[in-house]
Amino acid sequence: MSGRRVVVFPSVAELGCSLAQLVASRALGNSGGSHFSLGLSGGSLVSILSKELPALPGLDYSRWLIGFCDERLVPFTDPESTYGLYKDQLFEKINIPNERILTIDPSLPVEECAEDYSARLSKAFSTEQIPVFDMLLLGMGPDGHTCSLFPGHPLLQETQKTVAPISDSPKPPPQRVTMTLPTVNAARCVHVLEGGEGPALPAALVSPSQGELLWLVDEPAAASLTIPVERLSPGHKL
Ligand SMILES: O=C1O[C@H](COP(=O)(O)O)[C@@H](O)[C@H](O)[C@H]1O
Repeated sequence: MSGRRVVVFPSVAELGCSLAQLVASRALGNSGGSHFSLGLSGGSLVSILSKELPALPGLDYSRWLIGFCDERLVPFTDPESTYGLYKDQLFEKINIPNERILTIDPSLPVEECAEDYSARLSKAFSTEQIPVFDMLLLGMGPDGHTCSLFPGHPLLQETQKTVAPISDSPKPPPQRVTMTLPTVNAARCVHVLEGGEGPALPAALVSPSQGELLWLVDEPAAASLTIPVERLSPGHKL
């Protein structure tokens, strides 16, 4: 890992604003590349990002390639569908072509769905290897899960697959597909929202081999941290 920062924000609103600016600056900074690949998580991130990102000017979304760090195996119209939520709250507000959004096929059984999604990533990234995302935005649940990687679950040992199925998720819905730790840790830049850390927590296993790791936490989440943290002075960007 080339570096980890833990940045504490007074509130989720301020965290969201800085996060959106950071995503935008990475996308703009990547303008020489063929695309800017961004992996999105569900949960609280959906509303945080959807509120702030559309307000930022000057972004050419036609170059963006959106994937999902995990997805629940439900129809896109189901309120649990991460894609469905982003479609309603974000994608309809920004000018991003549908073909630049890599979704699962929720009509497939969960094992096939994971294989199919993995194949979609391989095709989009033109590689049979683990795809390297420019940026992944992860959440962390109260139990320390990130993506759909849960504490003590055998999927934490996965070393080969890009994407894996899970059919016994402790958090409903039970059937999901998720990026594996090798995929998460191959990314150029990973941002984890909220947190604490401990060896048993999947979120603590996020440790990009080459990329940058940034934890964005609000004050209540920071209260239990014993590691050095940063607090940005007003007006300063990440
Ligand atoms: O179930 C999920 O939970 C995690 C964490 O969500 P949060 O609301 O606690 O931020 C999320 O990152 C993941 O994508 C989602 O499927």
